[in-house]
Amino acid sequence: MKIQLWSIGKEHDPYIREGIAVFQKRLQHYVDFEVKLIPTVKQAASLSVPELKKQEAKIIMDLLQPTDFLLALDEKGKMMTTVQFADFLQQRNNAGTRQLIILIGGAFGIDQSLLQRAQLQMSLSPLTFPHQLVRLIFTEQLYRAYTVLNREKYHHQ
Ligand SMILES: C[S@@+](CC[C@H](N)C(=O)[O-])C[C@H]1O[C@@H](n2cnc3c(N)ncnc32)[C@H](O)[C@@H]1O
Repeated sequence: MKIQLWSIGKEHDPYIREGIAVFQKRLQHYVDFEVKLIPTVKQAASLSVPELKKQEAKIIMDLLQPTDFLLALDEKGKMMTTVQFADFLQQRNNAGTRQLIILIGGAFGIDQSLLQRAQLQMSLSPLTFPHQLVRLIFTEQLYRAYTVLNREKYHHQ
C-alpha cells in the first residue's frame, strides 16, 4: 500500500520541513510514503471562504482516483490510539487498498464535499492545531504506527 500525505497550503516552514524529513526517512524502511502540497487557491477579493474551499475541493477531487481510500484529518473526526491507528493501517493493507490518501486542510479547514468523500475522518485531538504542525505530528504518528506493526522499540504503552 502506498501512502500519500496531501496538505493544502504553502511550503513547509523550515523547522517543519526538517522534522518531516526525519520521519519520512525512517518511514522508508516500512512503506512507500510521499508528501504532496496542494497550493491554496489565491483569495481574490470577490471570493468568499466557502467558495475558496469549494475551488480547492474541486482541484483535490480531480486528483483523487476512484479507488483511493481518503482519510481526512479533522478535529471533529474519530479519535484513536496509536495502536488502533496501526491496526487500521494493517486492515487497509490487508483489504488491498492500493493508495491511502491522508488530507490535511489549509487555514480554513476541509470543504464538506471532501469530508463526505472521505471514508474516514480522523481527529488527532479535540484541540485545533496549525496545519503546518499537523503535517509533522501526523508523519511522526505514521512512523510510530509502523514501529508498532513491526514490533520495534519506539512506542511504549
Ligand atoms: C487550522 S486547521 C483548520 C481549522 C478550521 N477551523 C476548520 O474548520 O477545520 C487546518 C487543518 O489542520 C488539521 N487539524 C488541525 N487540528 C486538528 C486535529 N486536532 N485533528 C486532526 N486534524 C487537525 C485539519 O486537517 C484542518 O483542516
